[in-house]
Amino acid sequence: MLSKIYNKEPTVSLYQKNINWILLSKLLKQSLLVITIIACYNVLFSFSFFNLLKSFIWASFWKLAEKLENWCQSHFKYRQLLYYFLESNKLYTETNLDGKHYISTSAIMGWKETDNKVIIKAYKQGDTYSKRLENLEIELQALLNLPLESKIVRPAIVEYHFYTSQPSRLQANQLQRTLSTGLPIDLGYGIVYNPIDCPHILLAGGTGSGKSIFISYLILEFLKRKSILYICDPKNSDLGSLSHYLGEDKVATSPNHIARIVRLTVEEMNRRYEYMRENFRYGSNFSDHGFKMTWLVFDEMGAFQASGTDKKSKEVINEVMDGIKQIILLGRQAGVFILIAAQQVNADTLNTDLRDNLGLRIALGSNSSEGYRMVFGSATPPVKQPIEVKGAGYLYMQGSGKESAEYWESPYLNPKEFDFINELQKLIN
Ligand SMILES: Nc1ncnc2c1ncn2[C@@H]1O[C@H](COP(=O)(O)OP(=O)(O)OP(=O)(O)O)[C@@H](O)[C@H]1O
Repeated sequence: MLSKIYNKEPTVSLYQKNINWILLSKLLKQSLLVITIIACYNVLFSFSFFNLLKSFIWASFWKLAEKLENWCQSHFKYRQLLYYFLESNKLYTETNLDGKHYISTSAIMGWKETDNKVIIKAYKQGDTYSKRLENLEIELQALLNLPLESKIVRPAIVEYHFYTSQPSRLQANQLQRTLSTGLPIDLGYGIVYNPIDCPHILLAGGTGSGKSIFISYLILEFLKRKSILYICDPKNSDLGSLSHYLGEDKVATSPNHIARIVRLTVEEMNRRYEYMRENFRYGSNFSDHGFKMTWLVFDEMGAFQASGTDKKSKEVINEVMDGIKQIILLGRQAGVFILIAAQQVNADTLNTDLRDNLGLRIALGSNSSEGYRMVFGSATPPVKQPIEVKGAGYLYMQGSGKESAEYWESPYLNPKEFDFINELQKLIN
């Protein structure tokens, strides 16, 4: 009956009598093994064709029971685990009637398996368990021995998503082969980023966390999509040196030059809006009007803001920040996007309202709880797994249906196989 209510997906509650088919099939297999051993023993001590045949038949039954046990394992595994989970976490109440115990209330849980995931569902019924069912991540991770990928809280269901086989990291050699032209960008690990659905990127991470490598990957992806690319690198590090290839007018390192590039980008955005207003087509966006994406990559935003020491330089910084604000709030429809990278994000770097308008947010490397909160706000993951791989971190994409940021590994650019400048030159020539 419960399975009918809940969309025909399997459910478990302690109202249902649980027959432990896994245990029964295991017992059957073990019994048949014992009988088979006795039958073989018989053959050794009193050899006859009949005894040989008997031992052969018992061995075949034992093999069949083994297959049955495997089938029960895969078919009833989650049912059995959830049954145990409800019992051991006391997600039920008992009443005593005439000296007998009856289950009077029980939480209801269910599961769904996909190719690489298992989704554990907790059904809220407006009873005393509803609140508890929203906070089962620690217990479920231990039960399944899998890290939580995401949790989605809906009005009547809480979904806990676990990867049964981890999605794979994108490799540099794949990148060289993919000469994609569509707007969505494959970020590996099952994440596909579409700037139209989810405009702008915030990338945070301390020294050595993999920011520069990931920015290099994105630059190539932007260029593959024929984007107009501007780079601001106030620290004049690796990105600043790209002016040799992209041109001085596209790459800025000094505050005045940065201000000029941001101004140009905002002007381009306004021009596009004007054109789109004059040639209004309902529901259209920049690409319907033949505009390419424009990407402004702004590295080390914090360092740039800190560089304002006198009145004049502070004015330049304010002008730049004002332009960035306009791009964040208005850029999407016109196809003008920004990637902001910073070692640390705080309220001075970017206020929380603006941050929440950056659709894709990534924190690379290990961060403090406060660091995660500054990047993800209410989407901060409840449980964080250790970051042990270079270029790994947490990622949150607005509109993905996920409630919080999830573990992610940025595309792996093998330094032995991958030459960024070589790839860049191929795309700009
Ligand atoms: N995606 C990746 N693929 C391969 N190696 C990586 C990746 N990310 C990081 N690494 C390794 O980590 C090192 C540091 O990465 P990177 O230079 O991008 O860090 P960063 O955050 O930009 O640091 P900094 O701010 O000091 O420049 C790289 O030299 C590389 O060896």
